[in-house]
Amino acid sequence: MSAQLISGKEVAASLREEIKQEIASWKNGEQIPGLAVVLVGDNPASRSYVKGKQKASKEVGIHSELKELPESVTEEELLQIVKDYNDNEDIHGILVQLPLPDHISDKKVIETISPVKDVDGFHPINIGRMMTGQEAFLPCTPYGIIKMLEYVGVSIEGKHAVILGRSNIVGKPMGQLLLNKNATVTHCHSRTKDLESYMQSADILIAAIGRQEFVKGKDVKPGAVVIDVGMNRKDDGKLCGDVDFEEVSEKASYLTPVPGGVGPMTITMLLYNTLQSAKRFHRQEA
Ligand SMILES: Nc1nc(=O)c2c([nH]1)NC[C@@H]1CN(c3ccc(C(=O)N[C@@H](CCC(=O)O)C(=O)O)cc3)C=[N+]21
Repeated sequence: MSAQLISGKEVAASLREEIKQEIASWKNGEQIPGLAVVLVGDNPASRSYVKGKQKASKEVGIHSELKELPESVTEEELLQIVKDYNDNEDIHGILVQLPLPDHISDKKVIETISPVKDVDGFHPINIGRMMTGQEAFLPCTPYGIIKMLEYVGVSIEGKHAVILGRSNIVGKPMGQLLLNKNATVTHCHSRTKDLESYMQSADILIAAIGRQEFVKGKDVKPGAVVIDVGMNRKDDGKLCGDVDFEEVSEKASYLTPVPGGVGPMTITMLLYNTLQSAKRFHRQEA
């Protein structure tokens, strides 16, 4: 068997076109959705992701503003910048690129972002709202994965979804979103015993552990849907996922590539959330 690829690029292009059309149809030019991206320090990977976000914003007609701060910026200064964006009526979404330097608390920064501008969906208020099934900004990577599954018509209800990894930004919210869609969810992590048997029982397998080519062909049930969230940089600079693509493509029914899979969807859902935020803002103003 040879798996069908789920092209994140293609799904992203289709969603971005819808976002672009919707923004273009707005009559009042002042209502352009605004996104503020804050980048601390000069980590090359972070810089390159941020560039991708800027470019994608521009393409759909979102005004995006980049605030670059030196590694030495104090926590207090950063929190003040976030607060200023909270009060800025032209800005509907605020993203502070993670990771932050050790002297700055991620938690404090995330909790300072107004929940109504938290387009990453990282604020505890949005996480709580997501968990209780209320309207919320959903975290971009898991949300993008749900959109990919829907795009290719993979049904989620009643399926056994197995998630490898329990980060706050991918693994944990991924489980919640799949549960909201009536999957039966198993969370696996570094202390899980007999990991292989869980992987082999997955109808939908989400790999988000940050270990290069960790999921092998033998781990995958024939016909399973496999989503690769990995972003590992090989020695030769090439990007590679958490899934052994060659092996797993012989077993899975659907498989996402790296690059060109989950990554472009993450950026797209950021644009989507920013658009939703701008719409909500203007609805309240009207
Ligand atoms: N507050 C915050 N929000 C984030 O959403 C966030 C963050 N911090 N910190 C870093 C991670 C990482 N991230 C990526 C998004 C898209 C690609 C992406 O588009 N990747 C391309 C390849 C890019 C390449 O070749 O380097 C792809 O998979 O095809 C990658 C990584 C968002 N993050």
